[in-house]
Amino acid sequence: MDDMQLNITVAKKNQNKPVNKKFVQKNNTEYKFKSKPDFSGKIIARKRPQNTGQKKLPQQIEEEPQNKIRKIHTNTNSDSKSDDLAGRLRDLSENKGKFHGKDYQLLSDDIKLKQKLKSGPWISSLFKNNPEVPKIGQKAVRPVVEKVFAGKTFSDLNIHPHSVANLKQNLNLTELMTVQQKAIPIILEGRDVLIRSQTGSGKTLAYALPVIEGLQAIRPKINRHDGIKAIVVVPTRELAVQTYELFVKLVKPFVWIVPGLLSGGQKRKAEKARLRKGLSILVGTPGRINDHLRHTHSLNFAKTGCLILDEADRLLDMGYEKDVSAIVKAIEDHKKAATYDPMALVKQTIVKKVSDNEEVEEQNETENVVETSVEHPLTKVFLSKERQTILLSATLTKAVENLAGITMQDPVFIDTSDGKAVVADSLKPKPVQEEPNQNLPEDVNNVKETSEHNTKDQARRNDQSCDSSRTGLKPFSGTNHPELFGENKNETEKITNKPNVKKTSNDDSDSDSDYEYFKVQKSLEKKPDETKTEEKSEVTEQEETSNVFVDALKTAIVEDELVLPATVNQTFLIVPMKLRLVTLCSLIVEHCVLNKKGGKMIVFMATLEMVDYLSELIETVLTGKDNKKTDSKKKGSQNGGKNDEESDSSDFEINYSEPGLVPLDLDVFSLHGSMPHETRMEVFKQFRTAKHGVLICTDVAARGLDVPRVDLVLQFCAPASATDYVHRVGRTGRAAQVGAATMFLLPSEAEFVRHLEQKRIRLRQSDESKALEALRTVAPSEHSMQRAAIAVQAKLEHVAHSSKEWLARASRAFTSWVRFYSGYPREVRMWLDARQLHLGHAAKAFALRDTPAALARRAKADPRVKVKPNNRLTVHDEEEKKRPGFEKLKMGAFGNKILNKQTSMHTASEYDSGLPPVDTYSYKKKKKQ
Ligand SMILES: Nc1ncnc2c1ncn2[C@@H]1O[C@H](COP(=O)(O)OP(=O)(O)OP(=O)(O)O)[C@@H](O)[C@H]1O
Repeated sequence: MDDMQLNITVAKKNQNKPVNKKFVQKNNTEYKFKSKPDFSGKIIARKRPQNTGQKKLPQQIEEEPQNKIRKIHTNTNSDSKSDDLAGRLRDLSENKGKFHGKDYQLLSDDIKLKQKLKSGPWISSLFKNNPEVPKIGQKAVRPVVEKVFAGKTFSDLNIHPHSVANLKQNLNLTELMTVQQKAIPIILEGRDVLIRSQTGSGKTLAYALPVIEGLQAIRPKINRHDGIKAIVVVPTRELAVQTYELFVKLVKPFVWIVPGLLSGGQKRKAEKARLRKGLSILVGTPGRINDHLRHTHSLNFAKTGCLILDEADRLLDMGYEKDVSAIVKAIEDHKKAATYDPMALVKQTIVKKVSDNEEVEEQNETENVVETSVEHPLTKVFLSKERQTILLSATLTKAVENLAGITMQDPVFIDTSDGKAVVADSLKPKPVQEEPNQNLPEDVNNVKETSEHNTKDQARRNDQSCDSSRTGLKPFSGTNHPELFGENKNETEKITNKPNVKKTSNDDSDSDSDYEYFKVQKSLEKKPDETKTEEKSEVTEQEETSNVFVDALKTAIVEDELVLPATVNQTFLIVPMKLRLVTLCSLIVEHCVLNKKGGKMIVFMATLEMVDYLSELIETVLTGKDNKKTDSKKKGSQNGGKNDEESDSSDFEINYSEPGLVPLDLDVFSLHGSMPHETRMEVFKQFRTAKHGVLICTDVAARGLDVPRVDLVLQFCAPASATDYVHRVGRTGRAAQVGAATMFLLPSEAEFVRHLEQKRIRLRQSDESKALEALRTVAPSEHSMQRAAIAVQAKLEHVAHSSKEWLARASRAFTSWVRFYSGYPREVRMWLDARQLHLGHAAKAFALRDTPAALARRAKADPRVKVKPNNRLTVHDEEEKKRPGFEKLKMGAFGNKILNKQTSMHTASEYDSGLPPVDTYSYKKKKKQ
């Protein structure tokens, strides 16, 4: 109905203007209603009960709808017309098929209520018709605990004294963390290692330190021309930057070791130049490394002795197994190729001699270093044709087991959780079997978690008989991905007994727009038949693989016990849908503004559209920021100023008088995978250094990010899995610091807590009755918490309806959330069930006043919602064509292709190389010239 009413308003306003194409005015009183209105506005307001004991709302709120109604009345100016409207509304409401089943009744009620809007005072319906908040209690769950610090110091390790001093001076670190104490000695032995340790437990240093230790001990000293010795693959650009920065700090005493960064979003040319100059340690995202593998000839892994996959489960989870496998394959291929190139050896010697001469002075200076440097087996690995693989994550999934299967050789599994803390060695047979391996020296069977391991591993590595046939875990040989490398699949299957490596269709690659949505969709795609096959292969695998490593790993996965830092106070808050947005505002104010110490919090949302829209909406409302500039800037960039219909918001005039809110001093940051690279890095840096503020983000910030002083993590949308819950919460309480984590749940989602409890995660229910209290600071003139909430909601809605651009963004956010919600994986769908959603209430949580039907209509009309997102930018032209924004590739004046950078970055994900596709034709042409 509002659509129609508003269209009438528009028509009257535009009487002297050219008539809207879709709108036909027959005569002064008769109007034809178009099937797809340009916009729709709806007054979410309920009639105040006739007999109210309550005080009247402040004039401004009461007047809002009246203003609108008055306006509509003046414009329609005819009773017969409103009768006509009523009749048309009836027609509309009879079209039940458009509405979702039981929601129909609610919708028709809504229409009826709107008809009554024509008279009487109205109030916001924020506190009406909300479901009751259940008290679900708490089960007695004993969480798994991990001891964070080991009680030993870095000087207890067998590492270079300069490293120990550097850690103290530059990083202020002296005491070892448990994972570091267990992992560093084993990594220094050159063994393949899989590490599971809770979030914030210092895993990065646990692998970075021994890698540097191994490299610094190489004599003659390595230089940047000696090739890439170690590769660190991480899932996000931010994590890549963070890891690279740590390496830069760690190599300070060893200036001849050069770390380098390859993450998405930067210029390919600059990175190529950096690669040409030479690097010792390469840190990067899988997409970007792969891109350079294809297009940069100077990138060579022939000398790579160590491959590290941080957040290994996520690397695989996102369907980047192909990228990771391609990197592994490249290392093997380059190594093989180097063996057959005698010239390479000569060249290398020459370069070395030259650089050795150059470094004579430096060597003299560091004579002491030479004397005191300790040689480790890892150093030998760096000098040999071997490769060490290290996988790390705070959570283990089946995918990690598979990844271990394809990339590791005789691995050691390190789990630091109390009670089942293990250092399980694949070379150590099961005690029950009592069959020590005859092929190995005796001591190999008694590997302990001390640094007493010796070069036996080297011997073991050279001993061909001691690999996969015994452990059941196959080293990667490219045979695991015949489709990638064009090998015969059947033959491959005969050769390898590698189990169910998750096959993800990379051709269709992951979504960008809301990759989380596609992540959950992916798990839905798994057919029952596939599951059966998986189970079968699991059984076969179990029969074939029986060693300590495999058993320990399997136990860790099967038990699925998730570990969270004990210092994090975990709670959940059951909030009815309509109150979610104001409650979020309230918590932000409470934590970041009212907290005298200055709080820093992270809010996780489901989709990037939500992040984009809600972060700006909240900032605008709470800080009183003038968003006009941003609006027009965005309009300009997103529409290219072409879509006049959308950009002309002058006919969208609903004059609500604004409730008086006090602007607050609040810093709002937003982060998601499709932001332009520079903005993204800037936001990340700013939030890291900020003393207080809120970061609203997608799961792109859930992995590995180490932001100091984050004392609250808020999950505005329930995570898609318990694993995601762990990583999100893990952004606080790092390195044994105190932190808090809370999660919003709808009354219908309350039992989701039980799912988490099954994984030994303990949460306490928060009292929702005080959750809105902080809003009284924002609306001090209101005499109750509820009134303040109504005032804030009114303002939020006012801003959301202040222009067509805002409204379009709101609708996109809403639609993306609905899509996300209906795609929750099967494991959690019984608690996070889309059928339980009240979409009308949900719209309110996005400050929208439309009916779900009107929202659906708007989404249908929005081309940006229609396009299936695709986050791959590189490699195949076919993939490129599927990408939204491809049509933005325009032909330039000289027939050259012009890529719309804005669009390109909008679809870039943190998993991408972030580069435009290489135009092979013009590239070849250039080369010829
Ligand atoms: N020995 C130590 N003593 C004190 N603090 C440390 C030590 N080692 C690392 N840290 C600090 O602990 C924090 C977390 O480290 P890191 O980021 O490596 O954790 P993580 O285990 O990789 O976490 P996640 O699983 O979330 O990626 C960092 O701020 C780091 O500086």
